[in-house]
Amino acid sequence: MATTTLPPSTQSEARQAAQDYLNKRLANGVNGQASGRPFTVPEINISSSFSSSIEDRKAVASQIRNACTNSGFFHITGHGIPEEARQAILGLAKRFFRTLPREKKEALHVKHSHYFRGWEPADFTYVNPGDWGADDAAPETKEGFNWGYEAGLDPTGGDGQYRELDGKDVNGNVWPSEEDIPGFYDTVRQYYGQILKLARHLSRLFALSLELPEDYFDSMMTHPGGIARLLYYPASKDPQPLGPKVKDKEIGLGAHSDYECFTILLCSAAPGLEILSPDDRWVPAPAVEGSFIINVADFLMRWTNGVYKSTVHRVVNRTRQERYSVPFFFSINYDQSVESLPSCVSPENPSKYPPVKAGEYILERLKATAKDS
Ligand SMILES: O=C(O)CCC(=O)C(=O)O
Ligand SMILES: [Fe+2]
Repeated sequence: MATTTLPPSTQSEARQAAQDYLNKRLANGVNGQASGRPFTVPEINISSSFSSSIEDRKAVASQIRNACTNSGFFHITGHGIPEEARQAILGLAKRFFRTLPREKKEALHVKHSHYFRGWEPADFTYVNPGDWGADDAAPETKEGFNWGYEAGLDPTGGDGQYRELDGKDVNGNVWPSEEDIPGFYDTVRQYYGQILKLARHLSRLFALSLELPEDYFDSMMTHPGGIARLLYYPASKDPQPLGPKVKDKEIGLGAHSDYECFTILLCSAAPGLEILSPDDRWVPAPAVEGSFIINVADFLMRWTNGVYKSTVHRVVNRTRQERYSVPFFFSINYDQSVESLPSCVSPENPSKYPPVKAGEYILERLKATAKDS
């Protein structure tokens, strides 16, 4: 008689589950033909979510629920972050990647960091760990610079309780010197502060969307994890069209799903983000001027017991223009453990996932991406 073994409540289980899911999705022969099932990335104007009327806020939350249970991706407009702030951080990315000498970047290399902070040269990590051993794996062309939450970047000043991914009372960030890139920290601080405020606002909408009290997540976001990155994708020398069964020679960022609760993504004008549709087609993310792209990530997918979809995506620069982006991966406090949300569990949908601590889960997923770890 077959015995049922419950999944062990370990981080490796979580990492393996994510890799198995990705492998399964990619094995189906991507770049396939449309099956006719519609796939859309909705545009949600969230301006009325700043209203004092709960009904207005609930109306926006209901659009968010719709997007999160279908594509797992949506654009937001009406978010209140001025265009100058968006351009300032994209301009900073360009300055960092294009003007900082190689030896100064090397000094900030992520290989020196226990928490994957600092400069990541092209090809240092594969977001899809399954790509390492593959003979035909195209190396990633992206270059990155990563940092995480620190109280000095939080407009609330934080609660003094920040813990790193592994629970330690340290701060893992590294920064270029003011001399090398004047204004770097200040530009990061201004952008990060605004995006963190937006993330906390969106979390309240997520709570409503999950039929929870609006302040349900508030106490879990007092010193939240929030890794952000500057990313640079060089212009392609030989751009390939996206087409059925075409093997891409150049991959900016390999197929993956994000790890945290949700991502707030800012992109420069060049396209490149591609989303894997439920019928296994790569669909270019539509461009919506002035918007941020929001996508559900794996930790929230687990926390919602699979009700919200964390969707596989990648970046391929199919243009002769360079591309920059600034993703912000919002997590709850890293020292917080969670189990399936009460509104996502029912006799028909019993809890599928063991309890997990936010920081441990994310650290395990990050470790899986670095060849040397
Ligand atoms: O650069 C982009 O548009 C997407 C980046 C991304 O998916 C990531 O860093 O996880
Ligand atoms: Fe991503």
